Amino acid sequence: MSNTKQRKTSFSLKEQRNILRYLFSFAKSETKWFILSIVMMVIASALSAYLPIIIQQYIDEYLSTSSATIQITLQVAGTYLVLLLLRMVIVYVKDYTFKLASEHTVANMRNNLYHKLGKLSLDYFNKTPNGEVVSRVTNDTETIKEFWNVFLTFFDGFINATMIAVAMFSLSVSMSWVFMAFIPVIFILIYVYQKISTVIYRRMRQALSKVNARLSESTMGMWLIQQFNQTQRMKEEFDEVNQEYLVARTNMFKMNAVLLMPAINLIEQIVLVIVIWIFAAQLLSGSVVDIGIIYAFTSYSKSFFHPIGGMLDSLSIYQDGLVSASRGMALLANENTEPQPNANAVDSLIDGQINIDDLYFSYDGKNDVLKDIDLEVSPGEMIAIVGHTGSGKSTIINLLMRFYEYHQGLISVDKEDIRDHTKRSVRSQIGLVQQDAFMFYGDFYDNIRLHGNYSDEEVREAAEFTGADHFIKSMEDGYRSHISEGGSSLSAGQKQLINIARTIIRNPRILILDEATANIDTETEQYIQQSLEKIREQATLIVIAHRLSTIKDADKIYVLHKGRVIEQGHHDELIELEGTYYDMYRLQSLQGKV
Ligand SMILES: Nc1ncnc2c1ncn2[C@@H]1O[C@H](COP(=O)(O)OP(=O)(O)OP(=O)(O)O)[C@@H](O)[C@H]1O
Repeated sequence: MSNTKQRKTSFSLKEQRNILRYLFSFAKSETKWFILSIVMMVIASALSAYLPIIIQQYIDEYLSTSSATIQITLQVAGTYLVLLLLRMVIVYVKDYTFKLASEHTVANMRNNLYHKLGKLSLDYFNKTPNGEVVSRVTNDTETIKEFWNVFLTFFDGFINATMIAVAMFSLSVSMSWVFMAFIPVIFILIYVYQKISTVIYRRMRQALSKVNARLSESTMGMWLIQQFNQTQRMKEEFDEVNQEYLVARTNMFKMNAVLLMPAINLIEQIVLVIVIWIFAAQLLSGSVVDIGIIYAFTSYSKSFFHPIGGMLDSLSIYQDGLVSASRGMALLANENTEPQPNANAVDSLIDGQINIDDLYFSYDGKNDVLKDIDLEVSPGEMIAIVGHTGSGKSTIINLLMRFYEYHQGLISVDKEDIRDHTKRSVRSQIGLVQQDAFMFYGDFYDNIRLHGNYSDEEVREAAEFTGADHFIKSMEDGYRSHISEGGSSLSAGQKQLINIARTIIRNPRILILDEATANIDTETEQYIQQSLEKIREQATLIVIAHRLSTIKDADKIYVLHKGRVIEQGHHDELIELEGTYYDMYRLQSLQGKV
């Protein structure tokens, strides 16, 4: 369960800078919208700071001097209302442009991540749980979207506080210092909040990833869970991690209930009391105090500190955003990409000659799975690779298909290094049929055509060739029948027939069958064998099969044992040799399989 392992959740300033740079790199195309949003933010904040001044001036110039007339009052009220409405529109434009720009930015990011996934080596997908890969592109980018809102809150809070500070200083310098005196307190609060929230949010994230891991494990292995009566155990284990998550979330609420708005409200009220107390003291000492200024400062006490509460709240999202963004960065920087052709590689028509010389290969860089492999297939020949489970048969195919890179030995196609052929050349002319066939969401046409440029007629011919035509036609909607993703509505054998059809239709120069007929009944298999005879006339065939009856006629059979070729030759030669092949064949004869 690699997704529950401890992950980096705190970052140095330098790392934070790098992560922010990474995030901003996706926002470049949206710069104009972000700038527009910031301009709107500045205007909205200026209006917020100016509105109390209108009331203050009305009170001090007209009300306290008893010179207010209906006309003046209406004028002031009208101006106030218009500016209020203007601010509303500006805030709308600000929020809209910012959200739009951040949605586009995150969509850019999702595209980049998805694009990168297409370039990664199969090794990455073998090592990374499915749920984690999906999370990178969906959950993490959603968190990053929230993260952009943090910027909005921070900018907003900062610009707002600056504007109000300017307005306050223009009204009363001494009173403004009362507000300023509380700024260090706010910084201490932010510091304490960040310290505590980092720990609490880290626990919360860890608990959540355990919940996700349990969930994805149990949904993927549900048939096993039910078969082995593990439902109760899984329920108990899920309850446990779910409880852990609940406790972590409760701790977060407790912390926020104390440290977020209540703390800010307390500061607000203290400042308000001090402001009123200072004004009262000035009045009592006989100084003249403008009532309008008292009004302005009491209303500023709320609008100055309130957005700071919002900033505190977003600190936790900031942490989450950093974690998500750092994972995205790591994925984009992952160098474990699929094998690349040489720089001078060309598209070329392949004849079908394959040579493998002194090939060694290891998946983990330590243990060789293939050792000193030599193999040769001439155009139009059929060779077979046999051997016990785990002997390395599929690994040879993985290298031939360029799913993994090898570093010792040589694989050549038509006597040229396979890396001198483009990937498109190799993959379009070497067809591979494996035992596990994946079906895509769509109908039979879609699944056989796989976006290739083939007519319906050609699709049907390919299906007839493999015998899939019989069962497809018997379905209610024939070739237009809907296939669910993964092909759960089809039997394993039916999926294999479709898989063979989708390979055959591409008319490959080299056809590789890796246990391709393992799930197919004997009658259909014989039918396919006959069809393959036809292919032998046009293509080179490499067959991996446990059932030796299917490969008896091969031009050459390679017997693999623990990654080495230990025997090779015709069926009759290998029988005569009385070695491993002979033993395997004898055993299958006794079982009636050959
Ligand atoms: N993706 C992988 N990562 C690491 N090791 C792997 C991977 N795939 C296969 N192996 C290991 O490589 C060895 C050869 O596996 P391979 O699949 O080539 O055997 P095989 O002869 O095709 O077996 P089978 O007949 O069961 O299909 C095995 O020990 C296997 O555990």
